[in-house]
Amino acid sequence: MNATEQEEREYLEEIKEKLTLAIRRVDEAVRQFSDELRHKKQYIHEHQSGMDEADMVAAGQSINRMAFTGEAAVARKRKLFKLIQSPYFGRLDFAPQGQEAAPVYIGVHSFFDEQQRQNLIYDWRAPISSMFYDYELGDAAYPSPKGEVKGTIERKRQYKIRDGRLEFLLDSGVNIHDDVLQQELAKSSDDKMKTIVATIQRDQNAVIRNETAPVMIIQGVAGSGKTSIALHRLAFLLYRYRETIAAKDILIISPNKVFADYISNVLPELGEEHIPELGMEELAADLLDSRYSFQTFFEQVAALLERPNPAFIERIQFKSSFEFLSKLNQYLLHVENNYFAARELRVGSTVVPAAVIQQKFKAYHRVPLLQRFAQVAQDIRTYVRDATGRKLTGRDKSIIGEALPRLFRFNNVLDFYRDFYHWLDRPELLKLDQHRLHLEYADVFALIYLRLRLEGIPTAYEHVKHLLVDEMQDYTPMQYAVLSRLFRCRKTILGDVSQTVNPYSASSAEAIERVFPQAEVVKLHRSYRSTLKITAFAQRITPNPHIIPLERHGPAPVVAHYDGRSEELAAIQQIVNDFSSSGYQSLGIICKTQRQAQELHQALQLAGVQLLTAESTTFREGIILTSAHLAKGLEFDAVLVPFASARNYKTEVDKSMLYVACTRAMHQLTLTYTGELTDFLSA
Ligand SMILES: Nc1ncnc2c1ncn2[C@@H]1O[C@H](COP(=O)(O)OP(=O)(O)OP(=O)(O)O)[C@@H](O)[C@H]1O
Repeated sequence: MNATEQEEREYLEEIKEKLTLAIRRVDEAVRQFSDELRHKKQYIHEHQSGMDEADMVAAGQSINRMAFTGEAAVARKRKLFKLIQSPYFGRLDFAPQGQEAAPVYIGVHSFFDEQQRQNLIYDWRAPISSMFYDYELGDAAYPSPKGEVKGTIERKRQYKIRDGRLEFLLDSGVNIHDDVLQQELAKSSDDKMKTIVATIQRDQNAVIRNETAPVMIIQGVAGSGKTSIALHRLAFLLYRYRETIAAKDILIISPNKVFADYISNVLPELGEEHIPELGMEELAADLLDSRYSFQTFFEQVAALLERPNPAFIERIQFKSSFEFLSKLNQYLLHVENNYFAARELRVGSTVVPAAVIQQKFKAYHRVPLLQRFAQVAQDIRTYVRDATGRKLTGRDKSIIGEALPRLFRFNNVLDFYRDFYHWLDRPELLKLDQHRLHLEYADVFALIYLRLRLEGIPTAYEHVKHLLVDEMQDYTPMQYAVLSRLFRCRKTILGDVSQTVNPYSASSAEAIERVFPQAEVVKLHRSYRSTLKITAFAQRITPNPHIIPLERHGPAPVVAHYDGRSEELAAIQQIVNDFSSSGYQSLGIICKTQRQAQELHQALQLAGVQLLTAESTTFREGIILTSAHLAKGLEFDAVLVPFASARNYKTEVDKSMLYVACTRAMHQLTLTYTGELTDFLSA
């Protein structure tokens, strides 16, 4: 052990002692709070009869305050416990201009030592910590409330401390992250997504700490850390704006429950609370008041994979275009100008001329059409009252209230939607099950958009202060138009157009930017997940000249041919059997469709294999059998793609699935097939 290591070990022990003391102090405080709380409650109980209302309110408030302080102490203790396991991962020796260098230790949380009255560990999100990610040795600067602090970084050191023990430390003059990053990436994947605070890269750090973009769009290649960065960005925003944004004020729109479960560890690991999450379909059901049933996105993609039909594809393609959105906007203008035909109205002996009604209707042009009647009715009542000089009877009021909506061509959003296709002269583009009111997925958000425009915006989502949308490529301009009206807050939107599961409805970063012209677009080209050979292999399916794979080595992907289905199934069974001794923790068997995954599950005796379906809600480590659509966003140590034949993978949608499946692999990739190999891999 050299002198540096000796010194660092001693320092670590010192810090751990201080943390232990701090934990004891918090324990003592918690005990005190609960004693006080008990006494207070007892006091109130005993003196209740002598207390007036004001006393009771004051006592209640003081109990709440105490409980709140007690909760904060418990949260603080949780953070200290975490710190004692791994107090810090980095150190900078920073000399502000004209001053001596002092060490700055950086960890997942900050630690302020009450006795020394000094910050001994800085939170990774603190302004001073940003230099750890942004600079090498030499000149550096960080923002502070008093302006930029300039100076010199004289040393940069990285640590791995686990269970309170120093596993290694590393000094670096050039790029401190590379070795540690390699070690992190070479590890097996745990069941859930993990934090990356110790190895955040400079370009990633810029996205995480961006405070100016009203809408941030992150387009990044497979495995570039988009989801990880987005979650760290939320943690950063919660820290930076802790006075005004709490976890409950953020909303994550996630593609499915399994994905939501997969990412659910990251924020709690960073010491933040769980953030509310909602699927697009749940949002849709809510916005339609559950009045309609509709095809889900999973069902739409399954239908495209299993029975592609040109008319169905045409409907999806049209409804995913910008043209669709602009036609619907034009139609709304047409409705505004042509669908209200005022006629004179007789209320008792008073005649309200058509021109008066028309003029009132126009006067409220800022109010959504179907909400306007109540306001116009109020004006007409006033008009009649002024004309007659008497109060209106209940009957007069209802004559007015009922007559006005009848002057409008339709009063039901679905009638407008149907009429829109007639106006377009393309009635065949709407396929609606009239009896069950069952919508195709491509119609769901168009109907919602129409509803928002005609009936106004519901207030249920007004409290959201930051919206995160993952897998952005899977949502259409119409969906973004709805999101932009519903959520006026700042947004982080991320995805990869190469990983679409439905190429007929995919949106690129540029397309989304058209809906959010104020957006800042960031492109990430470095890929961290897979070995060089796996990344190169996936490039054969969907080439991307901009991708920069990380230098990490591993076995070449295996493409194995079998003479018949039973041989292929036997080989798959063998791979599953061998997995337990492979040293890896997770294996993803990824089929093209859910049906194929189900059939494979039945065909094999796959003890210990978890079949993930659209209804699944949790993600567990081990062997998982699923479809490419559901595997999107997840990753596995080893991936097996069965049935990679030309017969199975032939359309554009199939190709997207194959790309998604192969890019889920971190260390090992195997494909099996019978007959001819798919053309997508023959290059
Ligand atoms: N700076 C980093 N340090 C360590 N690991 C990283 C870093 N950036 C990304 N990774 C790792 O790379 C892998 C991919 O990250 P993530 O799933 O966030 O990427 P993604 O761009 O959302 O992927 P995809 O779009 O393919 O689903 C994860 O294992 C993540 O921990």
